[in-house]
Amino acid sequence: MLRWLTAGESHGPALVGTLEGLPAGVQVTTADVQAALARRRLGYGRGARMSFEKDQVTFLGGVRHGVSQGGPVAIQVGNTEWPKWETVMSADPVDPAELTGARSAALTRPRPGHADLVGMTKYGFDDARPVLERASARETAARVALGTVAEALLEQAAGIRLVAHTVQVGPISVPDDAPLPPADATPQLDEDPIRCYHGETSARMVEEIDACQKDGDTLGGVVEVVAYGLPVGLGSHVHWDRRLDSRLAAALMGIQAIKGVEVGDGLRTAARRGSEAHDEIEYREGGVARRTNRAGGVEGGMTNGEPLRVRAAMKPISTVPRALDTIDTASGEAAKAIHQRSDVCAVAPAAVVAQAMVALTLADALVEKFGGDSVDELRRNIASYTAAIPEQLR
Ligand SMILES: Cc1cc2nc3c(=O)[nH]c(=O)nc-3n(C[C@H](O)[C@H](O)[C@H](O)COP(=O)(O)O)c2cc1C
Ligand SMILES: C=C(O[C@@H]1CC(C(=O)O)=C[C@@H](OP(=O)(O)O)[C@H]1O)C(=O)O
Repeated sequence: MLRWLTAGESHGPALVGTLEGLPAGVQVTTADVQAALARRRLGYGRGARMSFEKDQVTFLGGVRHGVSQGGPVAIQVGNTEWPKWETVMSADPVDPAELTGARSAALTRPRPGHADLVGMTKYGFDDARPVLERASARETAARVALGTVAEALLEQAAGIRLVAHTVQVGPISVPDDAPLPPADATPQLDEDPIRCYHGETSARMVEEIDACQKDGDTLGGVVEVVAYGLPVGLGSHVHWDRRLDSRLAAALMGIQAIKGVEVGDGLRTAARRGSEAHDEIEYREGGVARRTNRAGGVEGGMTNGEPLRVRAAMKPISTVPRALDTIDTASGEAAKAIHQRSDVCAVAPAAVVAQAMVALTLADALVEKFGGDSVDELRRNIASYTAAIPEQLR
């Protein structure tokens, strides 16, 4: 079993992620994590903070000379914004006289759609600062760092490759019959600033973001993660919390601003007849094959050997520049919501976060099914399971 946790605030000194249960022998470096974090940082529509903040990656434990040791992996992602926030976010008590300036002022005009108001009520704060600091998607940097390690395990133990792309921004979407990005797809952001892998559609998404920004508004969209090379049988039909689809849905819904998850054609299959909804099975080229992949690679909560396809729908960013109506919890009057710099659209980075969450979930399911304390042992276990599958089921 793999377990993972993160700690840290948006403007604190750093975020930390820990991953427990990782077999020994996974090759992963600081540069690998940096590269994944660089992908998360960018994407058309991101706010000003992304252009000046750097992600400072340090492995604090679990990896030696570029190889996992079998113990918990801990990764720190430093916030270079920290010096500006050292007093406001200090862990130790500070002299109230030092708390001057805009950053110290209590935030009492909660943003509709953000965690501000419910968090203040639930945790007993008269300021939204402590709520938004932890609710912020800055935290996803730690998840992407851990996801890099999970992806390295998947590829090195089983040859599994993941790719994520943007399939919708606001009303602009990639056609349903567009080809999936291949396992080795790596678009440069200057070629495709929204990472949608469909040039003309990407250009229209960029225009939509520009128009939205001009109107002082924000946008959401839909991302898709595809996993290639999965063995048959990750997850299980025998219990609700062992179903892989249930675990993937929880992992994706746990990302800030994700409001819907679809496995395969998901919600879209509800409108079809059975004959148009399922994937007929046949023998082809000496092996078992499905004619289509509407199920998205999961049947009965288990991988069926087809590429896994999962989608996550992101709501528009709630820090709307043309601020929404709210209340001022200090004065008890009507007010306009807090507005600070913010992303206009964060769908492209959400795809990178979704990829990390899918990688962690699949790595957990792989370790659960095949066990093993090292990558070599895991590989041997996969090979012996595969070899034992009867010819007519392969
Ligand atoms: C990659 C990413 C970037 C985000 N950037 C912002 C942002 O700049 N401003 C904002 O208000 N919300 C942003 N969000 C969404 C908020 O974090 C989220 O709406 C908030 O934590 C409340 O959670 P909920 O939307 O799941 O209810 C972002 C989310 C993601 C995944
Ligand atoms: C910092 C990140 O995203 C942040 C997520 C976020 C939110 O409310 O979720 C609000 C913004 O923070 P700030 O108001 O400080 O600019 C984003 O920049 C990041 O992704 O690294």
